Parts: sequence; structure tokens; C-alpha cells
Amino acid sequence: MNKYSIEASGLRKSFGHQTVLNGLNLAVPKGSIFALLGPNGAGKTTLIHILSTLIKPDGGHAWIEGHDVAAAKDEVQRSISLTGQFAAVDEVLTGRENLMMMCRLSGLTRKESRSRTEELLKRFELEAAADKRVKTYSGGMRRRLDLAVSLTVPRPVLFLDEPTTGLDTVSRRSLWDIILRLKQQGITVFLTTQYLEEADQLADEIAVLNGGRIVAAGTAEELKARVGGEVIELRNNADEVIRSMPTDGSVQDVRRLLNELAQQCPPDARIVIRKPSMDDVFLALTAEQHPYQEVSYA
Ligand SMILES: Nc1ncnc2c1ncn2[C@@H]1O[C@H](COP(=O)(O)OP(=O)(O)OP(=O)(O)O)[C@@H](O)[C@H]1O
Repeated sequence: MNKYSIEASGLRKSFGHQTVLNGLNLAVPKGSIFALLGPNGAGKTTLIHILSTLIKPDGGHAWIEGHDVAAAKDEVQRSISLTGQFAAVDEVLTGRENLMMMCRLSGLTRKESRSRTEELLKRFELEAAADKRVKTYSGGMRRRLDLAVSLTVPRPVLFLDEPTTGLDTVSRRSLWDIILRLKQQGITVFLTTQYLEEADQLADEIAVLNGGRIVAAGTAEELKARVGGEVIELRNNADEVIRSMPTDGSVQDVRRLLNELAQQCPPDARIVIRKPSMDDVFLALTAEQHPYQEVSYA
């Protein structure tokens, strides 16, 4: 049996003269959470639109649960749920009414719809607000309802395009818990994000999209290791970073960097040595002066 839920090979897409995807390859194991990171305009939404059959690629192939996105559109659509960047729920209806409507539209009977609606309201922590109109919901509640609506019929693959953009920390964490629970139920989750912490917290594998290709992929730890051993920071007494430099952690290298930093050191400055963060990884991998090889998936 194919161990991947989502595969892409040599995907290309241009809009006019702008090449957005330039021979992209990827493979997402079944039941995992995969985070696609990329700067603004890198092509993350375009990739989700191709994988979910909303737009056609100019070249290359992609498969969802083994179904070709070009040749077996219906099978692909029956295998996926998609939550986009903007809430797709009816503002005038209540949360419960939105869910009932989607259940009925998905072909469930009235009785099945009622029980599925109650289950989703509970799972997405919306019971208290179930009978309030959606226009009164907070951003976090809307996202949770949007996700619930897209899951009225359970599908093996879930696409989430920037699921927590614009949410406060509490709402973001509550959505992370929900996403992790979906993985526990065996759903493969493909999410795009601009938040490195989100990828770090949730994903089994993180891929960085830049220049139309995946320029690095791996676990958060693997990606951090790739950027180098450690980072030396010079901080002022307000704990702000004055300067930051990568080091291999050897005594010689640390001594050399300390000598260099000492020249520009305010009297109250402190030195901190830390492991690279996902921010360091992202900056290094998306900087044009770092021509990383494209990742190859076996
Ligand atoms: N239908 C379209 N017609 C023309 N250009 C488009 C179209 N869709 C996307 N683009 C362009 O393709 C590039 C990639 O867009 P895309 O939305 O895929 O990026 P993204 O990584 O999702 O960005 P963001 O994080 O800002 O949402 C952008 O420069 C965008 O302007």
C-alpha cells in the first residue's frame, strides 16, 4: 500500500511571466502533519489549490491517496477537506445552523445531521456559542467553525491554508490542540503557515518553499541542525539582541567570536549561546545567497 497521502512530482505553475512553482516535489506520509513554510507570495496557496483540484498545474503530477489530481478529480475531492484563509461560513446563520446545513448538503439524513452537528460542536468547543449568529463570533471561533464545517464528512486528508493567521495566542493554541487531535484520528494534515513556532509545535515534517521549490525539508530539529551548531548573541541590559553570530561551538570558534564581539561590547552587555531557532532556519534557507539544493524524495 502507498505510504504517502500526498505526492507531487515536478509541479510547475506560472501566472503570466511569473513562475510560482518551478518543478516542485513532495511526499507526505499518511497520518502525519506536514507544514509548508514560505515567505509571502512563495506559492503556498497556489500549491494547495493545485493539490485540491481548484486549479491545474502547467506541468508535473500530483496524487492524493493515490488518485491523480488531473485524471481522477472526483476521487481526489472525495478524499479531501479544505479550509482556506477566509472563513466560508454563513454569517447570518448560527454555528449550529451552519453545521446542520453542511451536513444535509453532504447527503446525511436529518437525524444523522443532528448527531454529527452535536459531535462537531463539542469537538470544536463551540457548544456555548452554538445558537449565536456567526457574525457575533470572535476570529478564533470562526476558524473553529470553519474547520468543523469542512469536516462534516470525515475525509482522510485535510488542507489548512494558514489556519491561525490573525488569531491571538489563546485561540491559536486551542486550534493547535484540535489539529493534533485530528492527527490522532489518522487524518493527514497539510498546513501552510508563516509562523515558525506553529510548524515547530505541530509538524512531523516541515518543508520550506522558496523560489518555486522545496529548498529544505525535515523535522524541526533536523532543519535547525542544518543551519549549524549554535548561535552566539550579544545582548544589552534590556535583553535586546545587539548582534548574533553562528558558531560551531568549538572553544577556538567561541574565543574568536568573543574577541570580535568584545570590541563593540557596551559595558553592561551579556553573552548568550543558544541553539538555532526556527527563525534562524527560515532566514538562512530563504536568503537568496544560500543556494540550497532542492530536496529529493525517494
Ligand atoms: N490567479 C492568479 N493570477 C495571477 N497571479 C497570481 C494568481 N494567484 C496567485 N498569484 C501570484 O502568485 C504568487 C504566489 O501566490 P500564493 O497566494 O500562492 O502565495 P502564498 O505563498 O500563499 O502567499 P501568502 O502567504 O501571502 O498567502 C503571488 O505573487 C501571487 O500574486
